[in-house]
Amino acid sequence: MPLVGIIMGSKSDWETMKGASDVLKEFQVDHEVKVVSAHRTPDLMFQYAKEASSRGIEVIIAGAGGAAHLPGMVASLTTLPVIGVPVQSRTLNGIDSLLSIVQMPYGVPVATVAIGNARNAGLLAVRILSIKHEEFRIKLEKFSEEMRRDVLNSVLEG
Ligand SMILES: Nc1c(C(=O)O)ncn1[C@@H]1O[C@H](COP(=O)(O)O)[C@@H](O)[C@H]1O
Repeated sequence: MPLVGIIMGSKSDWETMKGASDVLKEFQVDHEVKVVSAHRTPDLMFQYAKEASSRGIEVIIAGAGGAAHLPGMVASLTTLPVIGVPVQSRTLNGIDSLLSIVQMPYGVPVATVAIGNARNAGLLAVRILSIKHEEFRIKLEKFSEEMRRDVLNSVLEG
């Protein structure tokens, strides 16, 4: 049963959103990936957000670009934590996506990662899951230690 739902406004977002799925695979987190759009498929978005919790989903990662309403609208329909990924847009470089996702009104929070940084969304989802699932906390500690060692072992030629 998937613990994380990765959704995105369009299949054109997949190149970015794949980063979240890759991280979840690395941490062996069961997850699902779907295209759901607040604009183009509002009924599906409503159903997805309403049913996610009862299907066993514990965290939703939602990516969208431009007028990126999907993460906020999903957050308004569920009490699950929603992590928003601003997808880089062609015309405004993702500033539009970022502001659409991050500027939520009080009461409906969306945890927003940097433009295009779906990998961090995956990692944040693992951190949230680790509160309840001990195995992910252990993997996160190993991950942080490896990152620390990589930095300490950096050799620069100059
Ligand atoms: N922002 C949204 C929503 C939404 O927020 O519901 N649905 C689609 N889109 C975005 O439109 C962009 C262009 O989509 P197309 O490439 O399909 O034209 C995508 O980045 C998508 O996330």
